[in-house]
Amino acid sequence: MPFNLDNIAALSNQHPKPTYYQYQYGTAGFRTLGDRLDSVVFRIGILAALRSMKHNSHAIGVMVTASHNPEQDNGVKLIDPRGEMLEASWEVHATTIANARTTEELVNVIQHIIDVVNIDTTRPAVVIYGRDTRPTGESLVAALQDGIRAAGADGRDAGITTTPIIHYLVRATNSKDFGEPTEIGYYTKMTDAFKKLVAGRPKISPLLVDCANGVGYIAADKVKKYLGDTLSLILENTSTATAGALNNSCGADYVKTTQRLPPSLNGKLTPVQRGCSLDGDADRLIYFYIDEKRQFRMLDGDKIASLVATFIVDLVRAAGLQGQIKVGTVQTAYANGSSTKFLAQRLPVKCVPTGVKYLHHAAESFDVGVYFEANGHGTVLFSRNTQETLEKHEPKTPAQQTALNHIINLTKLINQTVGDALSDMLLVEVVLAHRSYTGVEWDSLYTDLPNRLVKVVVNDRNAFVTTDAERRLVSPPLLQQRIDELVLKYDGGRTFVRPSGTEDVVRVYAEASTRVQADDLAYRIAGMVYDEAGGDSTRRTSPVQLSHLLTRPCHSIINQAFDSRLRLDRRRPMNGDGFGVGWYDSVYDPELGGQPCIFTSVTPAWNNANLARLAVKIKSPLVFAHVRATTAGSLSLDNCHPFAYENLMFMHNGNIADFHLFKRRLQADLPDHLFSFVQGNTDSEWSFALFLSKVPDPNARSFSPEILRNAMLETIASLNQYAEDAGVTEPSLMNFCVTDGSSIVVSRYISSRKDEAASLWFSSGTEFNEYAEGGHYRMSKSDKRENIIMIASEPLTFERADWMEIKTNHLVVITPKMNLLQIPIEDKYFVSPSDPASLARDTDFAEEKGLLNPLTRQSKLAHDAAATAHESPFKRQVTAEH
Ligand SMILES: CC(=O)N[C@H]1[C@@H](OP(=O)(O)O)O[C@H](CO)[C@@H](O)[C@@H]1O
Repeated sequence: MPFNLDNIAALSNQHPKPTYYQYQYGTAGFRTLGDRLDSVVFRIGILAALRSMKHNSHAIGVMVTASHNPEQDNGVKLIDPRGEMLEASWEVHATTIANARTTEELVNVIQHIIDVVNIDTTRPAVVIYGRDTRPTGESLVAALQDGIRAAGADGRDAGITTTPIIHYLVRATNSKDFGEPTEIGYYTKMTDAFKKLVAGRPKISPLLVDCANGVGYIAADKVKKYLGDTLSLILENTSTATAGALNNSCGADYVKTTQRLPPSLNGKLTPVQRGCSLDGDADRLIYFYIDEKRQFRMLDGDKIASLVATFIVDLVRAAGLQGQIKVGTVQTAYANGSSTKFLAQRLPVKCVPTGVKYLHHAAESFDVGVYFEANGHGTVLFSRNTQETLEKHEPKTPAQQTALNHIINLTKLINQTVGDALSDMLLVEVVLAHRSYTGVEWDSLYTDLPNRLVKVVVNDRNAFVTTDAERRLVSPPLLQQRIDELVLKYDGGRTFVRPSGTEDVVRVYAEASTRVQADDLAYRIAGMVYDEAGGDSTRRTSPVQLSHLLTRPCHSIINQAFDSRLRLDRRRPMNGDGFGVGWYDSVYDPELGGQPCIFTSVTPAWNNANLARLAVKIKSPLVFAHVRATTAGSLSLDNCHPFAYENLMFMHNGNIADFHLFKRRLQADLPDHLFSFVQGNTDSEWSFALFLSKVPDPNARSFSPEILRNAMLETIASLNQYAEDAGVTEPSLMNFCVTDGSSIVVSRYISSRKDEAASLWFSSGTEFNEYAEGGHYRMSKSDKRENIIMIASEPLTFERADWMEIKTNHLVVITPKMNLLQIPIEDKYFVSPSDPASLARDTDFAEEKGLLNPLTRQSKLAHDAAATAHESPFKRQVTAEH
């Protein structure tokens, strides 16, 4: 049917825009929860048709995918006639059309675009579209088809397929000499070139491919058949139909962000065997292997760029084309500093803002442009001139002829429209075969600088404005200056702050010559960013059933207290000194108030039937739990942690040395109402009273993280002063934990420069769930979000690699928006983590008190990520869930 605004209006009424959402065409098109996108996708169908009319009826592509994001998300992006990302000026039209509130407004917006861009709507239009395996994809494609039909365009359904294939189909449809415009044409072109490139080389060993349980599996399975026995692919994570499996603890983004092997590949990847992960729409690729010491080693986009670019430089030289073909690389600020150094010594390197369109564009300025984001998205572009040079070149020797053939075959193997994980994978395999490299040799091209990526949720990420390819901030004012001053203190330090283009967060990246320094730098900068623009949100976290934390996991703080496999503190036969659990309501009820509910008992936790009954019926967004081994104070309900005062809740792990020597003085310093608030006789509860005296108004309904943080620092300082004045020489162990139900402040602290504090760990992820019967729980990270944060005196799951140690004499602040900030406590007992003396802290003292697990420490020092089955029975646990 011809283009007609009445048709559009009629069909638009079936795809109304939800009132509350504002959509934005960002770095990767539109991306949000899949069930919010119906109207957007319908309208994108229309916009694609208009774009095709504008471009002489050349085909336009539409891909429905949310790539590496969780399964419930979805997205849609447009592909331009040459297979490239949508031109920037049309991104604005896409955003405008998506946000038209009514059908009438939509019709006006469309008419406006037609007028402004000058589109001849009598021209035919062609739209090629596809989707990934997400469950919401089917209905979204139906909406897209309505949009295409409404605009009178010819829609061509490529079915369930990968993003790079849609890019290829668009380009091949529009440029007949590019290749046959079918999936078969694509696979044949790519695999034929691969076979020619590896002909005569020794047989390639099998490659394990993690397909992220997505459409990459469908594509990889086809490629596998075309490859025959030239390369054997072992496909893993192939469950495309299993609900919730897509990108869940697997895939390229999981590997890159967690720097870990997907747990599903444990035992499947043999030492030194090559493995790689695709993402949910197969446009990203990350390689990895396990070395002989069983260490996981990642080979990311930077390593791929380094391998490929230097190979092409050598081929160009071998073909006698140096001087005629200039090879260059393009990176973003996220590229590891070592990779930039490695590449810059060999060829030109450009740095551009994050987002493939910037990399692609910059790569076009080279004769051969190699571009990869560190996250594994990239490709190689051969310019038109280069293609002509290759065709015309007359080699002088057989060796030159061979090299020339190789380059020509590379131009066919590589998907030059956009990064394709599968074509990139074959490219890597070609180079490894030619270089006779295993993963080990490839890895040794350079050593990655340790780095850390942290995200900070702020009130308004648009307050952060960058320059110099996002490497420097121009706003907020003066923040960059403070960053510059700080980074100077770190050996090999580099850091930058930028607003994300795909999530409502600000990202902080830091690298330095040691892991400790990189972490320290990242968290300090994240703290600065938060202080600058954090704000206070009243957003509540989403609740978790208490049983998932307390009673069901076999290694929960309660169960391990009696499980001898898990126990380390053998000073007493068993820990039966009572326990306590404190939690906040999921929904604020003015009648109930905002105070936590506390349940304590002096009987052992594991046979408390009431606890088991309560735990299955209560959900809470924030839980404190404590198992007590008496260090001070008698066995009584009054002495069980956590303690609460109005909305504040508090626990302590450790002990205040020679407390009796200054208890009276501390009491004297308290106002009457806080003196009489204390019910028990523990150093911990008196410390809480002291803390309350440092808070401006302990009866307030909520507290900013800064208020809690300052009160905690003052409490520690006062306790130190009392001890010093009383002539106490033994260090005090002050791991305190406080919350108002929204923010949490935890200290890992010892009043000593030479001893190690009681241990403290944290783990964060998107879900904490049972992966095997019998209470085997683990934290999973299906994406970069942090829905759950756990803080505990020892790792609470057997996946030791999921846990990061909080450094001695640091505070951890979890803000209401789930930012996790680590802040040094810089008093006279502070030794900077970058000072080698910090590693020399003596563990004997805390170990003697049963508050540090020597096995944990040893395994950490040996960098052994394997789980140990030893955990101390003396625990604190903080859980907050979004
Ligand atoms: C640090 C990082 O990985 N950033 C990603 C991410 O962008 P942000 O703007 O950082 O949200 O998504 C982009 C689109 O997929 C990708 O191009 C980019 O590399």
